[in-house]
Amino acid sequence: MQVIPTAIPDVVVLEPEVYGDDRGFFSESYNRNGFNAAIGREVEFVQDNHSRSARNVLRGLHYQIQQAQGKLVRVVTGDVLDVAVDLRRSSPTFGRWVSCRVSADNKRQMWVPEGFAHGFYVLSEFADFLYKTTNYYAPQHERSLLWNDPEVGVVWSEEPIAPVLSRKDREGKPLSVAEVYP
Ligand SMILES: Cc1cn([C@H]2C[C@H](O)[C@@H](COP(=O)(O)OP(=O)(O)O[C@H]3O[C@H](C)C(=O)[C@H](O)[C@H]3O)O2)c(=O)[nH]c1=O
Repeated sequence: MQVIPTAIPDVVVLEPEVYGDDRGFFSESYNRNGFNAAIGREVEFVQDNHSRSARNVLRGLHYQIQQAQGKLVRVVTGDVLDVAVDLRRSSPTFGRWVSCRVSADNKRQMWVPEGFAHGFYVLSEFADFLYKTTNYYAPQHERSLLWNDPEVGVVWSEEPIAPVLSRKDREGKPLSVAEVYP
């Protein structure tokens, strides 16, 4: 497995080994020992999620202010831009974001630790987005950071976008007033 650093040290991109042959391919999409070694800590996942979204859908930027979730994300159909925003006030990269194209073709995965807001934008006709979380869903603690907050300045696409958003995401809070982590 290749481990690709990002501009935010705790966020890494993983490229699992892919074994192709005349039948297709095989790849270990998750290996506990390999993953823990790659990120340098022991992590236990408690939930697997799967969402399907059409082109131009943007889901995010979400986080749980209590019971924070680490997320290991991948795409099995389609292509997305995956984004993580550092919401740890004590972090030297507080308010900074990183992104990675995650697709069925590149088989990349992004590790988004606890303390980050997370979201993705769909670049293909549709995308099947699968991810593991280190804590259970807790809607009472769920918060949305505004996807287009100019203070954060996430670049979702080369051209301006008018994404399909849930009401929760249309009403996301800018960083200046959002609840953040210590
Ligand atoms: C996240 C979640 C949702 N749900 C239910 C709640 C709603 O009835 C329905 C859709 O939920 P929501 O609109 O919050 O789904 P997303 O917009 O994909 O939310 C996710 O989007 C971004 C990408 C994230 O990183 C988070 O994991 C998560 O917030 O699924 C559950 O039952 N369990 C869950 O873990």
